[in-house]
Amino acid sequence: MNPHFVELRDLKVAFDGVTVLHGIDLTVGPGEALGLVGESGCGKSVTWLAALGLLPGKASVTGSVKVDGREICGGSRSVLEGVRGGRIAMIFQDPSSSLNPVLRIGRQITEALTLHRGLSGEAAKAEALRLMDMVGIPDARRRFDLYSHEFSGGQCQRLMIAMALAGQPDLLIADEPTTALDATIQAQILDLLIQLRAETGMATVFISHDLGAVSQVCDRVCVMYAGRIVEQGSIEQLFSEPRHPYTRGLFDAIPRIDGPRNRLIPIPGTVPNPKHLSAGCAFAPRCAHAEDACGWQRPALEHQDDGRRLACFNPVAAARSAPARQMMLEDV
Ligand SMILES: Nc1ncnc2c1ncn2[C@@H]1O[C@H](COP(=O)(O)OP(=O)(O)OP(=O)(O)O)[C@@H](O)[C@H]1O
Repeated sequence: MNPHFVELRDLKVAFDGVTVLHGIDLTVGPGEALGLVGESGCGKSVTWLAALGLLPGKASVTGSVKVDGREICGGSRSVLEGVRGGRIAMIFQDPSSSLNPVLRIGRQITEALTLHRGLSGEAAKAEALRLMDMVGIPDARRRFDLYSHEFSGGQCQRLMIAMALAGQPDLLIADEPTTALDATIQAQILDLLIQLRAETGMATVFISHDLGAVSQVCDRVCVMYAGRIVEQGSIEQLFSEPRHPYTRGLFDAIPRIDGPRNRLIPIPGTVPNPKHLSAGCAFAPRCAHAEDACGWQRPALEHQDDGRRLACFNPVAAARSAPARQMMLEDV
């Protein structure tokens, strides 16, 4: 079996001549759950929209995207459509933008089953009901003929997941799937993603601002900043000992209700405009660890002895103290 179900190499994206993704290298193994975190505008969504050929025509995409060893970057529409929804499915933050408001829910799921698995008639209906049941829609048979507005926000997200599962994907990309939901429903959707991965063995890419959610769902995490990966490692590595000052900053900015009131330390400044990036590290203007060289030289993303990848000339050296580390893992 191919060790990498998906392999992105030097993936670059530009819009109208402005580069927003600067050569992403990452892999997702079969059945693995990979988290992608970073502030808004860092390129998390664009990475996967580019990989799946879903960016608008004005986007220039270069590099390599291999799915099960087969190159799909720049592939024909039929190649990309074969991958999307079949081998790889993607769900988004706002299910209402993906569900068709004038088509009954059951019909939308059976259409996905016809498209991806050639099922029709009673077989498609039976499978659609099974999927609705699997994602936790109560009384699926009675609700099969309802429209999306007759379901709650959390149920619409469950229905989106059911549609995504229709093609029996090897990889589900969940782009901020819980951001629009309230806290209890968020927790239920996270549980569902964990349960579905365990039941089906599909890999998951989980894109989120929420480090706590990422730690629950994922095995490995990539931290992105200004269109680049700045640190990548196992959940345990990055949570117990973040080395990139940006990763550390993301952790320090998590509000904690049981911590001291002054514990929350927001990262100063804002994500840079991709039009105005310097030759140095993009995080340097916000970084308390920055040295002179960081302003004009960019650190490469390099493998470290402990297996993580890191792009920083002056990383956070000290490990967190054991109690602080324990608190962090308990809090999220
Ligand atoms: N269709 C587009 N046209 C022009 N620029 C775009 C387009 N889509 C994304 N961008 C730009 O690409 C960069 C990366 O955006 P992206 O949506 O990937 O960020 P993100 O990390 O997913 O943020 P968020 O968490 O807010 O979704 C941003 O600077 C954004 O403005």
